[in-house]
Amino acid sequence: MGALPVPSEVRAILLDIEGTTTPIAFVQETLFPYIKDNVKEYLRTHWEEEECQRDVGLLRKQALEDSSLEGAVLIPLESGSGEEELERVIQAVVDNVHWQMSLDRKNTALKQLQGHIWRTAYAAGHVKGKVFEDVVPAIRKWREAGMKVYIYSSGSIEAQKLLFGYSTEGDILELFDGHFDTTVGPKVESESYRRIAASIGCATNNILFLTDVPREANAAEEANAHVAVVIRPGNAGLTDDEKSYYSLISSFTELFLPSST
Ligand SMILES: CSCCC(=O)C(=O)COP(=O)(O)O
Ligand SMILES: [Mg+2]
Repeated sequence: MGALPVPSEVRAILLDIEGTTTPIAFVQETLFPYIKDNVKEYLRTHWEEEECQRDVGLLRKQALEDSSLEGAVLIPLESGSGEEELERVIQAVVDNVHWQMSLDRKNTALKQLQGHIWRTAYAAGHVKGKVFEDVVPAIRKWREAGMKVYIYSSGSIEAQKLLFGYSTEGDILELFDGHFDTTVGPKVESESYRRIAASIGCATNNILFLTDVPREANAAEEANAHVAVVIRPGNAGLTDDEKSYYSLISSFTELFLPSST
């Protein structure tokens, strides 16, 4: 590792969150346990709301698609009224969410609900989004040099905005030109990166994608985007082949823009 020159055709830097801007430990030890501990209460409180019913509808559909997987939990429709029936359906949603989270699944249905549950935690100041200390100064420099900066995470756009809007560095949402989540497609599919480029209004080779996950880097590269794999404390180890194949950085300060060299 060391200085990594950014190719001169790059106009936009696309950032993953978990393992790239933010420690995996914050997601696994703070954000995810909050969901596990609060999902039942959240569903009881918000059940009648349209947004909550939309989230449950998406989870129910996802559960049907997952029904052949080991341990999958179906979510029944409410048949009739009454406290007991409501509790039965809510318990199925809770079990489904716990099962999906035990596998760290990244589908839109799970991620939308998670984003809505975190709202209260951030707004009440119980949780602050953690970012590595090099992130904010580096992004400010990139922006001064004319670079556009976007986020692409499996976390929903609302969850992304909460994390950066209520971060340990304050509200840093102004640092980003836009946000993408799994509604544009999974991060391990190259088509997602073509859609992102189209949405930004540039070619895929105008994008540099930073991520901790080689499968995501591979998908972006297949779409002709530039990639670098980020090594942060607590990230999964890379194989020797991955280490020699990908450009690696351990801090955003290692990126050198053409104007800063
Ligand atoms: C931004 S919300 C918390 C992160 C999350 O739910 C997640 O799945 C992170 O995935 P990423 O694509 O940022 O590695
Ligand atoms: Mg990641």
